[in-house]
Amino acid sequence: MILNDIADRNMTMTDFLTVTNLRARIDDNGTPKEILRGLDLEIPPGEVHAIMGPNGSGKSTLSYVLSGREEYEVTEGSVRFKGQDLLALEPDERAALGVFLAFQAPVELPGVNNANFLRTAVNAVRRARGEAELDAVGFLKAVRAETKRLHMSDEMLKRQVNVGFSGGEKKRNEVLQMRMLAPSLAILDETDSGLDIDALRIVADGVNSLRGPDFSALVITHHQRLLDYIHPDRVHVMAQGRIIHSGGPEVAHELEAKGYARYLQAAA
Ligand SMILES: Nc1ncnc2c1ncn2[C@@H]1O[C@H](COP(=O)(O)OP(=O)(O)OP(=O)(O)O)[C@@H](O)[C@H]1O
Repeated sequence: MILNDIADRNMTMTDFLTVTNLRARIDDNGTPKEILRGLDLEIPPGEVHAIMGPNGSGKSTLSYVLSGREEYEVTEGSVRFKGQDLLALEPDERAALGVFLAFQAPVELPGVNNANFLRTAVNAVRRARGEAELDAVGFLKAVRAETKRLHMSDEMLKRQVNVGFSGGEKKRNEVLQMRMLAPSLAILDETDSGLDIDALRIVADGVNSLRGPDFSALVITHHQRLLDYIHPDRVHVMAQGRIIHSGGPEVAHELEAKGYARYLQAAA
């Protein structure tokens, strides 16, 4: 079954990504700990939204729940993505449908070659979408175009996935994966942390050049500076497991200047 076909048939402009009253918890040493507490969020196709929020407010948890990490138990609410119940799908089905998560702390995979890993992932997604797989030559051509764009050495492709990569190199490798997988929804969890100023611009360019009607992104960040390069359509403030305020790019500027106090007080 080709997930994209089903999705395209069912999708309307209003149900690209709709998160409604989402509640999720994790087992904290035998005690359930609720992290997402009634979160609502809507991202239309083609839009880039940012989420900012104090440490521990549940931003990474949201990204894990959307991408299907199994430790989290959803206790209430729904997530509709391209007309489907996203929460009913396995992580690989979500990826095939176009969901991509760039991790805050990218995982090291000792013994796994970076290029092989990437080609396997790309071809798995292409198979699920009913597209032809890339052979070795086609893959190398495509990946080299991307490493060039991201100012990455091709040597990185020969190494083990993220093993010994610097913080910034890991983040660039995540963006390389994103560009190769061509998702329709990219969730970037603090992809800017650890990047030097030049790398920040390169990574932002890597995201901006994907912008179009078939690409949306949810950018989790603590800093306005990334949003100077990736101009978000909407900025959401998250606290205690909920979106407590949403607005335009000016929200990020206000937060940078004045902090969270105003929004936290208003939501209390
Ligand atoms: N496995 C776990 N066991 C216990 N508590 C957890 C677990 N995972 C997450 N939490 C808690 O859930 C809360 C939300 O964490 P999360 O990482 O989603 O926040 P965040 O908004 O992304 O924070 P930051 O901005 O610091 O990255 C935190 O208090 C965290 O300690």
